[in-house]
Amino acid sequence: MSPRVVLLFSGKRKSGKDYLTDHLQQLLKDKCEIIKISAPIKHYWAKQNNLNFNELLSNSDYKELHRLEMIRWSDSIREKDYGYFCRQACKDAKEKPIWIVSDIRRKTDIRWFKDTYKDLVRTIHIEADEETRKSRGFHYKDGVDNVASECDLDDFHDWDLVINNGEGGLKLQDQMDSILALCKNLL
Ligand SMILES: Nc1ncnc2c1ncn2[C@@H]1O[C@H](COP(=O)(O)OP(=O)(O)OP(=O)(O)O)[C@@H](O)[C@H]1O
Repeated sequence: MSPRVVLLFSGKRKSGKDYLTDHLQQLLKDKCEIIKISAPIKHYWAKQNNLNFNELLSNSDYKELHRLEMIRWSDSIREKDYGYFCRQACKDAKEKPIWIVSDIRRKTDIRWFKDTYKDLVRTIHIEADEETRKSRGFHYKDGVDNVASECDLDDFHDWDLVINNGEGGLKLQDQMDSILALCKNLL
């Protein structure tokens, strides 16, 4: 069974991608599967460098320590095949009606999903003001925050939904409702 809807989530560091997609998963339970494009990247990186995969996947300082090098290495693979990690992440995903991709970072990620899953795809952009992101642990880092993995979607505006998850944003329940409304005609 292929998914009936594929939700693509993007947003800057500490905008709340994991927070919102984890809550969505709690609502949708076994109807959904969370997919992380970064999972195959972290898997290979951990294997190659003898690191702990689960530590890399979780929201830890460990991840931040290796982020820069993982970006450089994964970019070298993407140059040859932009869909490589998207394809890999989907190959490992369970068969569920709703797929939640929680870490879209590039226009080519969106292109790959739209080419592959066509009109099942919905794009959601999470925004949060810098003060709020800082209060969640964001510190600007050269080579991370000013490169493609963080900035490529700055000039993409064709979102199906934009969610303010910072100052003045909607309550969690309303944020969830706006996401579920996107799936309505597809389930
Ligand atoms: N609406 C919110 N209310 C309270 N806390 C939040 C909210 N959104 C996010 N957070 C908290 O902010 C921190 C960062 O959020 P999260 O890890 O989801 O960001 P992210 O976009 O996935 O970041 P990264 O790109 O670095 O992985 C987490 O501790 C999370 O629990």
